[in-house]
Amino acid sequence: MAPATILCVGMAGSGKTTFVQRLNSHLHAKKQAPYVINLDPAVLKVPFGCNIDIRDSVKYKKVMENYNLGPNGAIVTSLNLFSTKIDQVISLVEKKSDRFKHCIVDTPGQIECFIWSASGAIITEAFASTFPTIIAYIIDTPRSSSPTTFISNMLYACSILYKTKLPMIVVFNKTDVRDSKFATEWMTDFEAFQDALRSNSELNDETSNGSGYMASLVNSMSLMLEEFYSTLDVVGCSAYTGAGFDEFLDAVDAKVEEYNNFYQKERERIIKEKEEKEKQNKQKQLTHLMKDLGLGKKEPVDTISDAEDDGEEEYEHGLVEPDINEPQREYTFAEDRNGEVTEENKDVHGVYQRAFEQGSKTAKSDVAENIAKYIRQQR
Ligand SMILES: Nc1nc2c(ncn2[C@@H]2O[C@H](COP(=O)(O)OP(=O)(O)OP(=O)(O)O)[C@@H](O)[C@H]2O)c(=O)[nH]1
Repeated sequence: MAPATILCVGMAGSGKTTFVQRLNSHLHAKKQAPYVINLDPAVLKVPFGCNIDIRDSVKYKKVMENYNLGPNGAIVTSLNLFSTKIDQVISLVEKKSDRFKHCIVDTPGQIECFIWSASGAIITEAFASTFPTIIAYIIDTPRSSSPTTFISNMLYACSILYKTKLPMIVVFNKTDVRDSKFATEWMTDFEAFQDALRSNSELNDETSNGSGYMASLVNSMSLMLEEFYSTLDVVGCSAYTGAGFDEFLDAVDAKVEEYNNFYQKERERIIKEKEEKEKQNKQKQLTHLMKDLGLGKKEPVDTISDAEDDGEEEYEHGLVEPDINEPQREYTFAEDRNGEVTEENKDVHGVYQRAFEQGSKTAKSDVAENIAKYIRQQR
């Protein structure tokens, strides 16, 4: 059976690295050693033994110096460089996939560097198209105990779910500091969240916030997120004490099943649809080319832009229908170029006409005819 890939993402300081470390030791204790990958190029010390480390391929400090980048730019560039080798990474994991049940991936501290970057999407996609892949969204529980930070975190989780289209487990970490019961209650009982919102002094303190805009925004967002909560699995755990990790592994098993039954089919459908669209696009372009070369059923046309400009389509390309009621435009040339016909430019039209005929003779009869011949041979 293909191993489940767990992509650990979360805001800076939410405890991703400590979580991966604990999950790794928890699985080792169960004699189910996982395959571990570190994708954080900026981390100084990785507190767990990993099978693949981005720092072996990309030197973060060198990237900063060589490309003259700041910390976040360097993380994105390091990921970009690493993503060019992702096929090798996947084949390494695949080669050993019969020896482990879980592949755990730690991601960079700055969540946006991974989730919203092109390389992050390439890496996620590479895993998701090879193994059942799950997102573990790690949340700092004590820091999410106010309705505002809670909703902001949930909104982020929601956008990640819809962007990656992968099953997600929301992990309320650091439960040794604050129990996550309040969060699960807020997610299942709308009234409980409303009560918390009403009694939150920060949101209701009109003198500090100046208005009730924030409270009203949080209220609307909580309504919108209700549907999203139903698609999630929520687990409370502590990377320090190890509490909640068995529940997390149960949730992973459930999500793998969900991935196989639903997400995989959905992904395949989307990929097929995309391929079909690309095929149609190619066909459309070829038809235009044929029309341009006078091989189609329609009247032969002179230029590619003419070929595209048939009928309604031209308005889609930003061209506007001439308004017949509009008065003739005045010249907007500078005064010394008022558009008058002089002795020198009298025959300009004739010159252009001859040049065009000459050009089209060579361009069309030689080059275009050769292309047409080539296409006929290909059919
Ligand atoms: N009390 C408590 N602290 C924790 C727990 N997990 C992590 N921490 C602390 O939270 C801080 C951040 O933990 P990291 O594991 O470095 O978090 P991270 O998300 O990987 O951080 P970056 O990658 O730097 O963004 C550290 O000081 C950890 O010791 C936990 O379960 N309980």
